[in-house]
Amino acid sequence: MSFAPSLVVSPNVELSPSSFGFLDSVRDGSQIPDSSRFFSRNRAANLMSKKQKWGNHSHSTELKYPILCEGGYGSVIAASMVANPAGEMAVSAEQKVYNVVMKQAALVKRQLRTAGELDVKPDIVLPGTLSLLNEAYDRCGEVCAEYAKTFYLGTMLMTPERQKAIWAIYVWCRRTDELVDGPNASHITPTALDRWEARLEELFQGRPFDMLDAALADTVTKFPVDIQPFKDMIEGMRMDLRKSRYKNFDELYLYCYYVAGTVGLMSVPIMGIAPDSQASTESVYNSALALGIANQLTNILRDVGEDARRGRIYLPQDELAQAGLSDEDIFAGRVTDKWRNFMKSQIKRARMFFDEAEKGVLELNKASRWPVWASLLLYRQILDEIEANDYNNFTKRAYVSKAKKILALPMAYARSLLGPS
Ligand SMILES: CC(C)=CCC/C(C)=C/CC/C(C)=C/CC/C(C)=C/COP(=O)(O)OP(=O)(O)O
Repeated sequence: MSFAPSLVVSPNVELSPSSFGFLDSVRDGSQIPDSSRFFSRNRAANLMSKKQKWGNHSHSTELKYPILCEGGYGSVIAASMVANPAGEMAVSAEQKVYNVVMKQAALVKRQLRTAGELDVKPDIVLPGTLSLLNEAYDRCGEVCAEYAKTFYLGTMLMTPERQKAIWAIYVWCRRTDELVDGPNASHITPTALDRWEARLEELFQGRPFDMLDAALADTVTKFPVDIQPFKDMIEGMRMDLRKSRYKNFDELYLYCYYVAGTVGLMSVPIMGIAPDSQASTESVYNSALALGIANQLTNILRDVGEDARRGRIYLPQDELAQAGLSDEDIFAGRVTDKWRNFMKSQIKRARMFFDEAEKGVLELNKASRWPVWASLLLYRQILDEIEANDYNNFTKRAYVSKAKKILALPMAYARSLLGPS
């Protein structure tokens, strides 16, 4: 397993959890923050007013994500540099992810904004390959239609090139997920994931292993898609094999990035940014990442009971403890007031990620906005359903009724008419 290497800044420095403004001193190297400490609400508010968007502080050591801090819920700025037990400065999950976001944004910046439309490269036609390729894309479309009906419908609104590319990406993600979640999951070893990664690298170099890989191999030659989010998704699968508990939100955030935030990053180069968008590419990527995180957090909150039955608890252990809850409470599946309060704060955080995502949808190309709005509105409603079930996510599965799903489609369409301001 290979996390991005720790950025060792300065070992053997005194930890001072009580020092106010520690991030400022970290910047000039004089002090190391305690890994568990986050800003107070006021300090967070001050910093927020200075740095409203991720895109604006590439050299900053503080980033924002909705976090539950000691004094309750509220602070949205998290220290992005944390100390490991050896007193070394390591970058937090958020900083690692942020670095990927910046890299992806830089990669597509020019291509996406040239004439507004993507300059799609023509097919390199060898006799017979074009029809094979079309067959491969058709197969991807069928898989997408079978497993993600609403999303598939949404892709029908995109240009054929974009539609096919999204299907190819979807299929690769689904196959990756199947490795650890599918019928053969119990036989999956880290070595199998290494092989899957080697195959990914081959595919990116134009040597696909099978037909479905060939569709993605073609997609990555046509759109500015980078391999990193794909590799990171495999890393998420490794994490899932290795871990069944998450110490804190930082760990959970990294997991959510690996398994879902990556999908957001893979999708932006295909969906495209509106030609009249004034937003920075980084901020659009940030929203796409936020949507992946929001979806995954929602998924986790919906599936608490199901996961517990597999011996897994994705909820941050420190926040459970702070709420006076233990693993045993979850295994017992009792809906108490402690549980309800805990769930309320978790739902609130997931909604903050959805809010962050919404800003970016407006900046996408017109044809991409509808499917994204539809999936956002539908997935966010799962949170409402958890509330409607009185927070019993142990034995009741929160789901959005067919009627509500149908209603969401025109709502999504109406929203998609709004573009960059
Ligand atoms: C917002 C902007 C600027 C762009 C959009 C970028 C996109 C498309 C982001 C979406 C990312 C995404 C779809 C992540 C997957 C998250 C997730 C939890 C999927 C759940 O998949 P399943 O496990 O099949 O779900 P169900 O269990 O609900 O069927």
